[in-house]
Amino acid sequence: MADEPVLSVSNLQTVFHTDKETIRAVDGISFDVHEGETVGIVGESGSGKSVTARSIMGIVESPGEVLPGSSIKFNGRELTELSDKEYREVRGSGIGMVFQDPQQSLNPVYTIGNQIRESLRINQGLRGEEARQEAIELLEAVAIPDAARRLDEYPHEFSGGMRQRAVIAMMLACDPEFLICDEPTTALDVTIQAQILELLDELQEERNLSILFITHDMGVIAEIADRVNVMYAGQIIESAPVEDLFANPKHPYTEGLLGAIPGQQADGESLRTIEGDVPTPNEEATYCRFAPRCPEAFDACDAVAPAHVSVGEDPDHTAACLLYPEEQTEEARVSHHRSLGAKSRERPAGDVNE
Ligand SMILES: Nc1ncnc2c1ncn2[C@@H]1O[C@H](COP(=O)(O)OP(=O)(O)OP(=O)(O)O)[C@@H](O)[C@H]1O
Ligand code: NI
Repeated sequence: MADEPVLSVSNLQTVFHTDKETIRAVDGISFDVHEGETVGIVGESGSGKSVTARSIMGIVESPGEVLPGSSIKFNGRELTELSDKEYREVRGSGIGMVFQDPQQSLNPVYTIGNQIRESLRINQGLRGEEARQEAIELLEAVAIPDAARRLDEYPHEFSGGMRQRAVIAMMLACDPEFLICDEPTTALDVTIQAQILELLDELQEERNLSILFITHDMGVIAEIADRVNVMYAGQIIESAPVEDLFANPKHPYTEGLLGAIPGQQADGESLRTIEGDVPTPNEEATYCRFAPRCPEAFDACDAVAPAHVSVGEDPDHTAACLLYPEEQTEEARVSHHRSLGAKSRERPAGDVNE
């Protein structure tokens, strides 16, 4: 893990300008993904997961905007400075994306085979029988049975799970190094979901893919991620290796999310959910955005923005919460966070989480 990350996101800020307000959908997040690693982003609906994915892909639509000072480096190359044409090339070859709804990536009027062959023609210059053979191999790689025959079928002839496999095959035609999966299994039933996760795992191993995996489901995160970033109202509030996060969640929000997993609590206890909604982040975070829902909030939480501090034995386990560093007095903790916050505002960009 000492090598350069494949993807390095630093102080990413993506806003939507509406008539009434500026929504800070992604508000200064930083994280890395290393080669062959699966990094998860987890959080409730509206926390900014998909906007993060779209920002990395360069497909944030108006009235959205990735603010200056944001940095997204892919293999060391700054993506936020690319022209539209250069960004299209990155999407065509380096980074692939799988969405929740496979229909978003498939055209209903063309056969599956047509669409995969088209992708092979554009990205690898393959045509004719060669493209057909490669398309069959790709469908086989994603475990679609009877691949040769199914090439001639249309998306509506595929089940939901098979459609998602076909989308993954189409994406593999671009031979990407990096995959962004935004809730790719959310619309599928549990058995099919497990199969798709397994498929991603295998593909990752075979092709040494790096994956950014987005979900609201802690169970799915436990299955697939090596490292997890927990998002709340546009910010990452806790970041840790997956075992560490589950064994030792530190932020009260993460504790709440984990309490909300079925099967995690003692017998008979009903499913715990966190009361209240994720606020729409529309002003500068000069306080903790989770405080209104936090069972452990105290006065300072409304007045001081928490910075990321080390919270576990693993130095890679950090949380943005005024309860930490645990061993300090409340007064010391608050002034520590206040000074970290002031420091990050002095710096022009990046490194907010360092
Ligand atoms: N086109 C848009 N215009 C205005 N606001 C937007 C737009 N797209 C997203 N947002 C806002 O950005 C915030 C984050 O949205 P995002 O889609 O990233 O959430 P999410 O974490 O992916 O949620 P979900 O689990 O529901 O997919 C939300 O408050 C949303 O209202
Ligand atoms: Ni989303």
